[in-house]
Amino acid sequence: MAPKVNIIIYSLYHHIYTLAKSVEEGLKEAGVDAKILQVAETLPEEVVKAKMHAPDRPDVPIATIADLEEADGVIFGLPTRFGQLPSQFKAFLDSTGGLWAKGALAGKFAGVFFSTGSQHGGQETTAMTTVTYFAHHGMIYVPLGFANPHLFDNSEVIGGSAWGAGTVAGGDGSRQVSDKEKEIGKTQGTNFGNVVKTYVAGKSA
Ligand SMILES: Cc1cc2nc3c(=O)[nH]c(=O)nc-3n(C[C@H](O)[C@H](O)[C@H](O)COP(=O)(O)O)c2cc1C
Repeated sequence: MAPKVNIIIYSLYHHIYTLAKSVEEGLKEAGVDAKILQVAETLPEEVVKAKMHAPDRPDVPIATIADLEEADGVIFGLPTRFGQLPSQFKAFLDSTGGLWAKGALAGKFAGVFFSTGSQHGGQETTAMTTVTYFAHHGMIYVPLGFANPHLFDNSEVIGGSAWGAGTVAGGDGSRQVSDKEKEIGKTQGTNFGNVVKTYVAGKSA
């Protein structure tokens, strides 16, 4: 059976969702079984629609903690909130105490990708502050490094860093995920998939 990697996202304006599809493409290219899920919304519907002008939610299932437990690796897609992960994600991760108590996620792989409104809005702090969750669960964080040459390109705005793929949505969300950012996302998926695949094959050898 192919190793399993779940991509768990929150995406109000679909930038993270778009990037998730590139990460998924890379994972599948590496030969792992991958799917996209999203954490539950915690804001009232009228706030999300009337005040935040969000489109319909991505058409993917709601993640449960079973989706963490069943996977060999999990990649989290995070739109920045004040330089950190959104509260919807915190609510999801804060519901994993039972898994922590039995060490259910220890030894599984974890990665992150992210989105900010501005170039300097906290891409790296968003990734960095997520690593405490991985440490407490005993998960193995897999950074992207500078695995894709676009990460050296300073000729245009390109999200992402050694921590993972990223996109810059613009203050009003009008900037779309660029082709280069999608390619970085795909590289992250492929590299992460290869790490998970190698580990799972070694364990069952
Ligand atoms: C409450 C709130 C806080 C935010 N904080 C930041 C921030 O600290 N830095 C930043 O660059 N963008 C910030 N943003 C913009 C979001 O990160 C941006 O809308 C998101 O990355 C777009 O991803 P999505 O389309 O997947 O929802 C914030 C947005 C909201 C609603």
